[in-house]
Amino acid sequence: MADLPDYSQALPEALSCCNPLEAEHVALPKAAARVLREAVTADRDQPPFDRSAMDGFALRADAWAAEKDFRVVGSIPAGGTLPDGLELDPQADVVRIATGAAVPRDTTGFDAVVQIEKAQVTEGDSPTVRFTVEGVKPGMNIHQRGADATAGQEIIPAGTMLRPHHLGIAAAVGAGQVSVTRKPRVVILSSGDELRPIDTPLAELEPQQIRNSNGPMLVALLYAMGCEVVRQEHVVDEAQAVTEACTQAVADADLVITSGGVSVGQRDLFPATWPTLGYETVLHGVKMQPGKPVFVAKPQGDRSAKPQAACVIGLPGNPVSVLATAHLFAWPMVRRMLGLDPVLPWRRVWLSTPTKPNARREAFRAARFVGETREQVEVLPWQGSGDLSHTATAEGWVRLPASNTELHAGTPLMFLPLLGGYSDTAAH
Ligand SMILES: Nc1nc2c(c(=O)[nH]1)N[C@H]1C(S)=C(S)[C@@H](COP(=O)(O)OP(=O)(O)OC[C@H]3O[C@@H](n4cnc5c(N)ncnc54)[C@H](O)[C@@H]3O)O[C@H]1N2
Ligand code: MOO
Repeated sequence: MADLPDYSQALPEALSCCNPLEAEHVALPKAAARVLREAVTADRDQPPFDRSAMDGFALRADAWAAEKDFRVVGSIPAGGTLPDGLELDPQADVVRIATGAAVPRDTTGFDAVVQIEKAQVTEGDSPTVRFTVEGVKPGMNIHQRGADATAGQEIIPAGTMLRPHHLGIAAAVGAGQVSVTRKPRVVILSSGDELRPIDTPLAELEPQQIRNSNGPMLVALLYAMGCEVVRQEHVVDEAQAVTEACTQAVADADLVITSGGVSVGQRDLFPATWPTLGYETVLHGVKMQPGKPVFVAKPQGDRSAKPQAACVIGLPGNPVSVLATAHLFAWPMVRRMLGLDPVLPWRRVWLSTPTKPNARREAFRAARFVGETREQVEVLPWQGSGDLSHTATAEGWVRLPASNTELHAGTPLMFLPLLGGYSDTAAH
């Protein structure tokens, strides 16, 4: 154990195995949660015209005077203009205008809008209006052309993970297609002859057999990270079968994730198989709990000669170890493949109740917030890494340094939120 790296040392090693994938063009509505590779620029000023911010009347600010009646000579709906050939006297006339309509500053000199609530209209064949305002200033209730962005300006930088508001920004400037990183293709291999499919009826399950809980959890985690799961496959604990499954997996994937079979048991076949397939072990064992036997491998030789060759992560089979190592290793690796900064969104929180760490290994523990400020966390009672039920109410992981001493309430800790759901998982 003394020779094993700790998590901070191991993570850069794991990250050295993967490179950003190439970009592809996708239609904007399909670009949510993808990573932008080419900046989006404004094709015209935003707003593209001097825009009325109110339903009201457009006028010249310097034409206004208290108790002065103006003639209402036209109306501009949003998306509309004044009729061609309309002649008006900007000192005596005003036009109705809708929120979102273009103020015809160039043709009329109108440079202000008074909202409808401050207008007393006298209807009739020749309607008039008087404004009950203290004064009218140029620019009043007008959102000026180019105030938000000017034509040619970069408005979404490359490297941005596109959220819904980015789709709105891109749509406004006509970016119907955007350049984004290709989704990493992932093959998930589970191992363990004790495993049965999740729909195995209870009556057909031997007491020593268990259901494959890591499979669906990993599929959902990989989708939440932004990957495409090519397949999830179960491999029997037999050398030839493992070799064949691994060979096919690297041919079909950018990232191969295995579950189980990475410790030192007779049937833990993955660590010995990868070197026979031209893979170099980068990491096998980290001084952490859970997840100690985690395994990472990359293609042997010059990585730059085959930058897109698949890399491999072996997650220790205990389900809590899978959940932890998927967050702590697979997620940053996927972020690098997506062209994102691999640093995870750790934040500082404070312990709400005394907690015992692991004496020899840095411990990662499922935790949940207490109180309303979401600054204090309670560590869920540790049940070992074999059973997931105790994580049901977890909201994230905390990092507990190895220590013989109990951590007191109020101790500052780092907290990593659990990955969330992603709607595409429904398709699998
Ligand atoms: N002699 C030693 N034994 C073990 C060590 C060690 O250092 N020396 N490390 C232990 C630690 S820590 C872990 S974690 C496990 C990881 O072992 P493997 O990655 O080889 O995993 P398996 O042995 O295949 O499985 C472990 C455990 O998890 C269950 N499992 C596996 N896959 C699934 C699945 N898809 N769904 C649900 N449960 C699964 C499996 O049945 C086992 O109970 O090794 C320790 N041993
Ligand atoms: O590291 Mo193992 O994951 O403690 O159970």
